[in-house]
Amino acid sequence: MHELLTLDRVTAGYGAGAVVLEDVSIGFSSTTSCALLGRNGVGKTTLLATVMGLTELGHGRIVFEGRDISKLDVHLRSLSGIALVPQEREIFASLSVQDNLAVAVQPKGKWTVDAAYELFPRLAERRRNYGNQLSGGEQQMLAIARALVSNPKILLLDEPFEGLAPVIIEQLADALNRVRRAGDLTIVLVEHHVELAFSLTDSSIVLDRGRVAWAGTNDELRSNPSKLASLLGFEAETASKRVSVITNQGGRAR
Ligand SMILES: Nc1ncnc2c1ncn2[C@@H]1O[C@H](COP(=O)(O)OP(=O)(O)OP(=O)(O)O)[C@@H](O)[C@H]1O
Repeated sequence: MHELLTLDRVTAGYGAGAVVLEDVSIGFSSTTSCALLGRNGVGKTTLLATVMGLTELGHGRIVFEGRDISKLDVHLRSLSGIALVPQEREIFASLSVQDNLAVAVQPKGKWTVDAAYELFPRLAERRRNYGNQLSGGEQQMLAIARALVSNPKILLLDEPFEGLAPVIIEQLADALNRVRRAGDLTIVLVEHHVELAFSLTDSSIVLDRGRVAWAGTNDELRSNPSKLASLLGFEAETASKRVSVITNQGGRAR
């Protein structure tokens, strides 16, 4: 399958004394959905930040749609179709919901502000409220909506459910699954909860201390609880239970 984004032997981090990613080679295909898993501190956020151009690239290349973007600055990466929803959300606190979206729109695809409101009706209700008047869940909806209206080809999501109530997580996961089923963009999701990650993706990459420890389909990983346990650092029995939560519920996150 044609690869949309390729990291080719990438070493990156935060300067000479803080190299985090070591010799990472991975590819993301068009319109697929991939979970980026791994224990705390293994480099998941750093990998997304590196794709976006927010870290120091030591060696290797980043190729997007066949073009070497390793030296392109963040703004141009965004214009070329890469969108990051960072862990901190980074919405504009002093702008209304409507204006947060209006400043991010790149009118080159189906994601208009109205389409984003259709995906997140709660944002439509809150369109005149300022960023700092929103709940955590509404802020995350806005962060995702803002990324979508830039009409990206690849959407990088860094722990979008962190700190949110289960009912909000369910709403967000439903919305992301709708985006995923539409099948016109690639999703890369950093998520600690395996069952939730599996319910939103087809394949996984597991990082360990800055290197790729495993890559393959979720079905392969799901059917090997002891492998999953060793990669993610919990007991095999727990791994099996964690995965069966979604298997028993038809892929729904809890
Ligand atoms: N700005 C920074 N400067 C220096 N080191 C950093 C910086 N940001 C992260 N690190 C270090 O890089 C390593 C990888 O961090 P990163 O946040 O990428 O891991 P992660 O897998 O996303 O972790 P978590 O699951 O806890 O979010 C850690 O050792 C972290 O301390």
